[in-house]
Amino acid sequence: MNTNDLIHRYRKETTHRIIGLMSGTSLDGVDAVLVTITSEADGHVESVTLEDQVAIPYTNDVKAMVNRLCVKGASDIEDLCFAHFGLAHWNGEAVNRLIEHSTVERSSIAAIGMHGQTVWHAPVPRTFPGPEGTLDITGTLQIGNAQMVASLTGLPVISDFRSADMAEGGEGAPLAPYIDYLLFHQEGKGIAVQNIGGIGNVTVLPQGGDEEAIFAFDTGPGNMIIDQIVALGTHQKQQYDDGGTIAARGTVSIELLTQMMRDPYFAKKPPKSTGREVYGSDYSEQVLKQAEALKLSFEDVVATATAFTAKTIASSYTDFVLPVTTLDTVVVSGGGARNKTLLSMIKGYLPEGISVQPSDEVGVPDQAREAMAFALMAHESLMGRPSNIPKVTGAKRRVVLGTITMQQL
Ligand SMILES: Nc1ncnc2c1ncn2[C@@H]1O[C@H](COP(=O)(O)OP(=O)(O)OP(=O)(O)O)[C@@H](O)[C@H]1O
Ligand SMILES: CC(=O)N[C@H]1[C@@H]2OC[C@@H](O2)[C@@H](O)[C@@H]1O[C@H](C)C(=O)O
Repeated sequence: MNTNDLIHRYRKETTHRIIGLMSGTSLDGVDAVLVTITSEADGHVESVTLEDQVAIPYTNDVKAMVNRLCVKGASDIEDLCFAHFGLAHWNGEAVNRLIEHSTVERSSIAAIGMHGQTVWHAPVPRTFPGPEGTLDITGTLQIGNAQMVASLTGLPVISDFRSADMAEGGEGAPLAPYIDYLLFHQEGKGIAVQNIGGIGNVTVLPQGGDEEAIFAFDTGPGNMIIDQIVALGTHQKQQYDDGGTIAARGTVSIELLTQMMRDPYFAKKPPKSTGREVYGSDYSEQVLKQAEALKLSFEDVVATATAFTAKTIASSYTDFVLPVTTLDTVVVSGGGARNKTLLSMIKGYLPEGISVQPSDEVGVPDQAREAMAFALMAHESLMGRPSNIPKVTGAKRRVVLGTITMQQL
């Protein structure tokens, strides 16, 4: 089968099975979901149903290598090349385990939508020598070789979702908001879908608004700083603050929190996106130095980093969301939904009357949303339909995202 045959066959059906793969900025591993999508004949999506999911956590050595790739000056070009192919095996294995777990026929799956692992995201332009003078360019890099995944799974792979949006002047992120209206819209309610992964990002479904009214942006760091401080403080024995119990034992340092909130990212108006390039290990080491000067305990630093994430989320709403719509509920997705201290701090910083609810409680497992979004985007790629939201990414126009890579038969 070639690409044309795949597209032709796909567009004749109105029920489709797709696997979505996400490996996010927290570097915790690969999330894989199996979904069934029902659509009208023109591809317009009626429903996306989660059938099954598996996750493969990265081992500490893979996590450490990918983390190094994300650090300017520490990354190694040989590691980058090997990780591009090595991570394809992690994605391929996630697909194969998911198929085994779900017991569905491999041949009933139309394609895989794979995000890949972001190692660098540069939405702020820098100069680059061009053929006819200096250029201002932006860039983003997701690794995990698609041909290798196609070969390991025997399935077509749609990948590289961010490039087409960037080619149209967009930030290439966030993209997952594309699924949020479908999953989380509630008639007459103002909803904020807050993802807390490595980075935090919000999708706003304004009260009384339709699909066109949604907007979204990265709120800042999610678990990234908390994770790095916990890993350093426990000599790598713990990779995150399970349930938020360490933070719950500490006291928030108002002095450190105030210094951290001075970051210009938070005052910047959306569209905006950020990543590990800004809030990676250099940033956390800086925070630890400030904490040492203030003689804070390990628990106090974790509590302050947790309060920082909570405050950046709440202040984003005060500055950019509440002037546009009232909010009834904040639905929290991503691994941060399991951090009870973080959730209660978010609630504490928000105006009264807004409820905070993990996405599991509204039927979407917290680790599934982003992988489901890339399955949906793979569907749109095969249907030839745009799936970026220009208002969210800043792109000049709506475009079809993703590159199709065929398996060998
Ligand atoms: N039980 C738990 N208690 C507290 N935090 C948790 C728990 N489980 C997961 N997490 C946090 O969630 C993170 C993983 O979240 P998730 O998989 O949503 O991130 P991601 O998809 O990698 O990131 P992003 O959405 O930024 O791309 C972990 O790094 C950890 O900080
Ligand atoms: C470049 C990149 O990988 N960005 C991630 C990151 O993690 C969360 C946030 O920052 C979001 O902008 C994005 O991921 C999700 C899947 C998105 O595009 O919506």
